Amino acid sequence: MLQLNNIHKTFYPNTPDERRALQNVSQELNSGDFVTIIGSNGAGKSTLLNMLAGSLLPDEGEVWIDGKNVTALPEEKRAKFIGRVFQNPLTGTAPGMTIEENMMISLGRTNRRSVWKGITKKTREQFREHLSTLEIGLENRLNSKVGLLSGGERQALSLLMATFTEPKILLLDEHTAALDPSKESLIINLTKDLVEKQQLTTVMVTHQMDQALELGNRLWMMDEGEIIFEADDENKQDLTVPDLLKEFENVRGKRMASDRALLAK
Ligand SMILES: Nc1ncnc2c1ncn2[C@@H]1O[C@H](COP(=O)(O)OP(=O)(O)OP(=O)(O)O)[C@@H](O)[C@H]1O
Repeated sequence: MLQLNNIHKTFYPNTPDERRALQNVSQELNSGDFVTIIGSNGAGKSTLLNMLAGSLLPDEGEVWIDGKNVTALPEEKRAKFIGRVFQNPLTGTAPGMTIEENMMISLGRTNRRSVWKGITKKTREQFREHLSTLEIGLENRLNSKVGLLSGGERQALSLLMATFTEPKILLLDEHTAALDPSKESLIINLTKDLVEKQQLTTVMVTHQMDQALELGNRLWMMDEGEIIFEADDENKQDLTVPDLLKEFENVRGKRMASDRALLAK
């Protein structure tokens, strides 16, 4: 479903500020794979997600999604088949618009005709059904402005909006990092449910190593633009957080520098 061939990205090349954000990244995900990405500060995790979303283009290498070379395809064209949830609950939804208007925008990404038709009774009913799966009562608040929702409710809505159109790839960009612990577990459980139900191919960046171990069937650890360690379904199940820290030290000969990861657990 996803193939990364020898991806390189350097910011400000040949200047004193040169930053090698991605070096020689080659990976493949099968349909339904769920990879969690951890790593040190500035390891290239966000750059990798941006490259998948099309908001950044690689200097070298290719990105293939579902058998198509999308390397040069701009972000707005990829939005049809890529769902993304950001760290900040304020990103990804329009606060001045209602829940149903926000959902209509998501629907419009994959189905232009739906926008011309406007919100029909049938569409509204479908929105209500999707919202009810969140089990937080948003199906009764279709006409509430999204700006009035709490951070957790808003992130749940973002997750739904990113997935109800059944994208080929779901990108989760530290999507629980700004939430308090009770809301965080709500969003993690929703993530598990939605991904499992739809068998979504998912790429999730997290600073929480326990979360990275708990979720998904694959794991990539990054440092200085490279994937320095990976685990698949079988060996991921036995890994612990101390194992991950040790792996990092074995490969790099130094401790992982990640303030947030180490604080998180
Ligand atoms: N737009 C940009 N312009 C210049 N340099 C950038 C840009 N985006 C990222 N970088 C640099 O590229 C490297 C990788 O950054 P990236 O944000 O991808 O790391 P990260 O793993 O997400 O880090 P963190 O966990 O600290 O958020 C860093 O050295 C960063 O300073």
